[in-house]
Amino acid sequence: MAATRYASNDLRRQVGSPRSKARGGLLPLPLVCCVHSSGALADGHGVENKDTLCRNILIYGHCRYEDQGCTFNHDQNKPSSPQADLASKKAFNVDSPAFTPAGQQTAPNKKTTLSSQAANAAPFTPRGVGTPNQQPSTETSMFNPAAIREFTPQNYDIANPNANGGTQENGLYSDPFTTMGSMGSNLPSAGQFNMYASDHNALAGSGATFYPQHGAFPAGPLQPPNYHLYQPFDCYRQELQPWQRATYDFFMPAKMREELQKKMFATQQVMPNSGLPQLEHWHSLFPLDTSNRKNAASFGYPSWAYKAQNSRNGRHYALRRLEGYRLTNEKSILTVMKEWKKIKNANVVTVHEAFTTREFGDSSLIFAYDYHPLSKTLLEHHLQAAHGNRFRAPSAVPENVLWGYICQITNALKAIHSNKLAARCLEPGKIILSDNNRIRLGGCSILDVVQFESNTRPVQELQQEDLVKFGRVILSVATGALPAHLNNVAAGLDSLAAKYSANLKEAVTWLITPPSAGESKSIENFIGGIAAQMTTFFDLSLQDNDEKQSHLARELENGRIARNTMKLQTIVDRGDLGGVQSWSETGDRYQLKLFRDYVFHRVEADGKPNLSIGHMLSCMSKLDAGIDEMVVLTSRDNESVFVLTYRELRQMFDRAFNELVKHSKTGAPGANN
Ligand SMILES: Nc1ncnc2c1ncn2[C@@H]1O[C@H](COP(=O)(O)OP(=O)(O)OP(=O)(O)O)[C@@H](O)[C@H]1O
Repeated sequence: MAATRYASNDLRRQVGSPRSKARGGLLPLPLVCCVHSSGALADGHGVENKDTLCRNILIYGHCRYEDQGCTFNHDQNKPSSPQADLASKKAFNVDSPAFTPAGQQTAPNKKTTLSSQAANAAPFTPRGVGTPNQQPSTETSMFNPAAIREFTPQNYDIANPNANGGTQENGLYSDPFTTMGSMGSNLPSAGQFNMYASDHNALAGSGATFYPQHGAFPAGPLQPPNYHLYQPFDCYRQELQPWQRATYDFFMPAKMREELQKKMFATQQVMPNSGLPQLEHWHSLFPLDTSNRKNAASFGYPSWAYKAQNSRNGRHYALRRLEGYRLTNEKSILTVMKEWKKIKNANVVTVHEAFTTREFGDSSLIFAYDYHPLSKTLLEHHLQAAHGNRFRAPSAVPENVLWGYICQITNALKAIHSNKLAARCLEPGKIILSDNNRIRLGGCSILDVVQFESNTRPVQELQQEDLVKFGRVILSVATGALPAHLNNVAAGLDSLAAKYSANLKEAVTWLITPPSAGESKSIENFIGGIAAQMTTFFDLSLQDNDEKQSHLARELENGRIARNTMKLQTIVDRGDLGGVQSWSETGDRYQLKLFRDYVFHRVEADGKPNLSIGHMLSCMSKLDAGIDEMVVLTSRDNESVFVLTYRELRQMFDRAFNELVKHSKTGAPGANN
């Protein structure tokens, strides 16, 4: 076959040479002229070939020179003479006379000198043209546009890169993900994989259980995303000016970060000399009360709130202590907690357990609730400041905020009432407010324990009372009057008309007005009445959720970068390792160090530091994906220059880090969590 190819090429070179020379020898001779061999008339041989079928007809179906002097037969139906037949069977050979149309200057008829190999060459048939039943060419290495199929994105089979045409190791660009073949083949058919797992094979087994297959999504093959791009979701980009985009684009909004940091700080806050005791499995108690005043109004006992850490699970909780409470019936805690633990609602502070203790020097009853850092009660937020400042009139709470509270308390009561319980402790001092007007009912379940034996009222009656208390809470916040001062309810309701819509006044009036005899109201009735406001609130809440989701996606990208940055820092400038002196200054590690310089220590031509965060993120993303892009690394003294691909750097990076892991006691960081 090689001989055939050689002969064919040789033939083309030989035949094409006169024309090529005429054009400076750069362009290949158009084969049509070469093949068309009917120039007998023009070159003066004067041989009539009416019996020989014209080659142009054979090849193209028509001949441009039919009317310009071509003497060959142009009628395919006309039977050709045996000689002509023989000639046509020869297809293309050295004896074919050259044709040049009349009027065109002809080169002197040179006698061709062909090797015997060339003479025996297989007939040339142009690709992509000619008869449809052509045999496929064996010359696969030849450039053949006709054979190149257009790229159509199809099911990309990560498990079989060969099937995806991704095996061109020496190609200009080969997809870094084709190298994940071994990984992909070990993955479950659902194809989920963890980009960050160093050992994908080990992960493969657990992949199926870790990412349970979702019924809604078919177990089809995956198309890996471009991980070398820093690309969180595109939605919810803030409308920032170009000069503001630089860093804010990559991180969560500054306000949100600040709030979260403050909350984390509050959660970790301790008071070493607080004098507070350590309870059985609770430590680091931190007082949450803002005043030392003993107030028994809510529960019948003075109550105190603390933040504490649970030594069993390390989590923080809010403990509420009822001072001087003596438990008479053990069953009360068990029964009440069993019922209240069922309430999982976004607007109710979840209660976890209740117990008694003598650690405070008295007999105390303690309830452990979820801790919501930096929350304030509605009383503190809306009523106390105004109350304390006699020179400033309380500012009206906006109506949409009030509707937000109404919708949230309704949601809480719906959950509580449908579990055949009553909130009971429904007052501005026991509703906590965290960010964004988010409220939760705190202090639920306490009165059920404390009045376990003394309470004889049916739960339906307590639920009716909840609705009235609910109305009073809203009226109190709306009018700015402390609940204790809310004696003239009718006057308070009338004052609402001046500031708020008739709908709001109607809703509060409905809640506060006790049902007429024989009639009962329910939270479901109320939901029907405020359906429009509930829908608006639901929509706002979904929008808020979407926005947070987009911030989360951005942080995911940052997590990817942070992880690799930390790994890189464990390698570079480490010094010795496992008896190898200057481990981090030699071999792969040296190049990684230069890469670190290239990413983070870039300088401008004038020596000024270049702090482009985009450059850093893009380089670290490319390292993460290990793409084939080249990078030039120069030593600080400019003595050495390395030209490497990110793929090679990634391999060095993994090798160096794995070496570190081998020498470490704990294994890969994050492997256990
Ligand atoms: N689950 C909780 N998570 C975080 N903070 C809470 C929680 N429950 C209450 N707090 C906070 O603890 C502080 C004290 O709460 P508490 O209910 O004792 O208020 P209070 O006004 O001191 O009431 P009282 O005068 O009846 O004791 C408030 O600032 C409140 O926001």
